[in-house]
Amino acid sequence: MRRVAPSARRFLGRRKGVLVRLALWSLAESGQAFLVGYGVAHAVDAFLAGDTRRGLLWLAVALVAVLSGAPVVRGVFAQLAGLTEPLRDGLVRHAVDRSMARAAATGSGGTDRAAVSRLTNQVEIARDSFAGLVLTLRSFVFTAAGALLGLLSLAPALLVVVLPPLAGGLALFLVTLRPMAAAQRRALAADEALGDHAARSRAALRDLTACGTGPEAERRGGELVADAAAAARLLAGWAAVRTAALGVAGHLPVLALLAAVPWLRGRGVSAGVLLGAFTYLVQSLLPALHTLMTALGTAGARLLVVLDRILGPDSAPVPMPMPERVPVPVPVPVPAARDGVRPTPASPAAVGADRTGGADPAGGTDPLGGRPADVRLPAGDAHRASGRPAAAVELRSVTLSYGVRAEPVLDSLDLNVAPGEHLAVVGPSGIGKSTLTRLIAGTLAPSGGEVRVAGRPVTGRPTAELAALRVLVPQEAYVFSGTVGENIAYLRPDACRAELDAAARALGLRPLIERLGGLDAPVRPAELTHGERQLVALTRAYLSPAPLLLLDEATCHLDPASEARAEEALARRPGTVLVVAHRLSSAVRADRVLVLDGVEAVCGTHEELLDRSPLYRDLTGHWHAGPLGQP
Ligand SMILES: Nc1ncnc2c1ncn2[C@@H]1O[C@H](COP(=O)(O)OP(=O)(O)OP(=O)(O)O)[C@@H](O)[C@H]1O
Repeated sequence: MRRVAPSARRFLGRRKGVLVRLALWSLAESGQAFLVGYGVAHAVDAFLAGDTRRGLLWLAVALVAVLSGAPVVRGVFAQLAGLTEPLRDGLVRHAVDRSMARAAATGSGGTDRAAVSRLTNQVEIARDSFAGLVLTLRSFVFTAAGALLGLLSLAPALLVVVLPPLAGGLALFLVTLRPMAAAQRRALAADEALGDHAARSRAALRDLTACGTGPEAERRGGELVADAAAAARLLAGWAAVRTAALGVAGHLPVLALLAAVPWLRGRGVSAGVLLGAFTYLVQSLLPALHTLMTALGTAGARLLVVLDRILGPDSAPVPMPMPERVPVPVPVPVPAARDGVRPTPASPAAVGADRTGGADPAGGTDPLGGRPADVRLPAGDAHRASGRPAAAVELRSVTLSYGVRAEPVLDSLDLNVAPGEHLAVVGPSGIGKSTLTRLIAGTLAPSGGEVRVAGRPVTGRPTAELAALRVLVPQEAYVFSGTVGENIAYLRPDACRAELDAAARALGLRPLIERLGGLDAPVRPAELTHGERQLVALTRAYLSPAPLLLLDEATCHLDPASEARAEEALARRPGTVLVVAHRLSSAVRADRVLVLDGVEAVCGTHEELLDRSPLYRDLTGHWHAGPLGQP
C-alpha cells in the first residue's frame, strides 16, 4: 500500500475533473436510493391511513426513482472510462519501459519473459479491478449515505438496530484483507514462476533432451505446479473466510430488524416506516455492502498486488537450473579388425592419421579390417559368416512405415557396412535417406526387422549408450549458447586444448574461432551462418569417440571446397562414416554408394553404379548439370 499510494495519488490528482463528474453522478445515484425507500415507506403509510391517492403518488415517486436508475448508471460508467483507460495505458507504458531497460542491461540474451504476463494478464487484472473498485466504492459511499440518511429520517431507532451487526460484519471482513492480499501475491508469484519455467523449458528443449536433464526440468515443473496449487488453495481458504464475513454483515441486520419489530412498534414506529427500513436494507444498503466487500476482497487485494508487481521494485525471474553436462559414456570398443588393427576413438595421435595405413589398398578391403559390404533386397545376411567381426552397421530385413496403413518408406532392407567403411547414401528427395540415418542412429524404431550398430541392437537402447555407439549430424546443425570450446568438446569433455585446436584446424574452423575471439569466446548461435553452425557441429562430431559417424546432408551449407576439406577430415577419423550425399563429390569420395530407389536399393562403388544403376546415372547427371553440380 505504501509503495503504490504515491503513484495512485498522482494519478487521481491529475484527473480531478473526472472525479468531480463521477461524484455528481454518484450523488444522483444516492438521491435515487433515498427516494426508493422513502417513497415506499410513505406510500404504505398512506394506504394504511386509507389515503389511496397519496399512496399512489408516493409509489409513483418510488417508481420514478427506480426508473431513473438506468440513466444514472450510464452517466457513472461514462465517467469511469476516463479513469480506467488512462490507468491501463500508463501501466502498459511502464511495463514496456521496464522490460526494455532490463533487456538493454542484460544484453541480447536477457529476455524478460514475465513481461508478457505483466503486459497482458496483469495489466488487464489491474484495469478490471480498478474499475470494479471505483464503481463499488463510490456506489457504497453514496448509496449507504442515502440509505442511512433515509433510515435516520424515518426513525433514528432503526439505526440502533441496524448499525451494530453491519459494523461488526465490516470489521470482520477488514481483518481478512491483509492475509488475503498476501495469498494473492503468493498466487501471482507462483503463476509467474511457472510461466517462466515453461517458457525456459520450451526454449531449451533440445538442450534438455541432449543433456538428459528432462526429468530434472520435469521435477522442477512439478514443484512449481504444486506451489501454484498450494497458493490457489490458500487464496480460496481466505475467500471462504471473507464470504462468511459477508454473510454476517449482509444478513444479520435484516434478522436484527425482524427481531426488533416488537420493540420498534412499542416505540411508535409505524408499519410503513418498518417496510421502508426493510426496503433501504434489502434494496440499497445490503447490496451495496455486499458489492463493496466482494470488490475490496477480490478486486482491491488483486489491484494492490498487481500494481505492486508492475510499479514496485524490479523482481528477477526465478532461475531455472541449467542442464548439467552428462558425461559421455565410455565408447564401446570397435572389434578387432581382420589385420589386427583395432580402430580407436579419435586421439591426438589418431587425428590426421592415414586411414589406409597398414592396409592393402589393392585388395580393396577396408584398412580397419572391414570387408566390402553388400546390400541385397530382400534377403541376405552374408556378413554373418563365422569368425568375422560384427559389422559397423547391420540392417536385417528392415521395414519402416510412418503409419499403420502408410506405404513403407523402406521395405525389407538388408545392409552391411564394415567397420571403417565410408558409405554414401543417395536417392531422390523424400526417398528415405534421413529415415535410414535415424533408424541407424536408433532415434527411430523400425516397423519390422532389426538394426545393429557394432553388433548391438540399437532399438530401445538408452540415449547415453547410443551416444557411445554413433554420432548423428543432421542437416540443421545444432549449436548451443556457450563457448566455442564447450560446443566442440561437448561429446568429448576430456579433450585437451591441443586436440580441440587440431580438430578445428582439420575441419577448417580456425577462421571462425579467431573471428569469435578464441576457444573461450562465447557463441551466440543466432549470429552464426548455417555453414558456420555446420562446421561447429562437424568438429564436435569429429572429436566424438563414437565409432560410427552419420552425416545427414550435414555439409549442405558449406561451399564445395569447405565440404571437401570437412569430409576428407572426417573420413580420416578412425571409424565408419555413413554420409547422405547431396553432391556427386561426396559419392565419389566414398568407398561405396547406396542408391535408394523406392523400396529398391542397390549398392556398389561409384563406377559400378554408373554401370548398373540408371537412377544413379540420372542423379549424377543432375549433379553435373544442376546448381549444386560441382563434382
Ligand atoms: N515423421 C514423419 N512422419 C510421416 N512421414 C514422414 C516422417 N518423416 C519422413 N516422412 C516421409 O517419409 C519419406 C522419406 O522421408 P525422408 O526424410 O527420410 O526422405 P529423404 O530421402 O531424406 O528426403 P530429403 O532428401 O528431401 O531430405 C517422405 O515421404 C517423408 O514425407
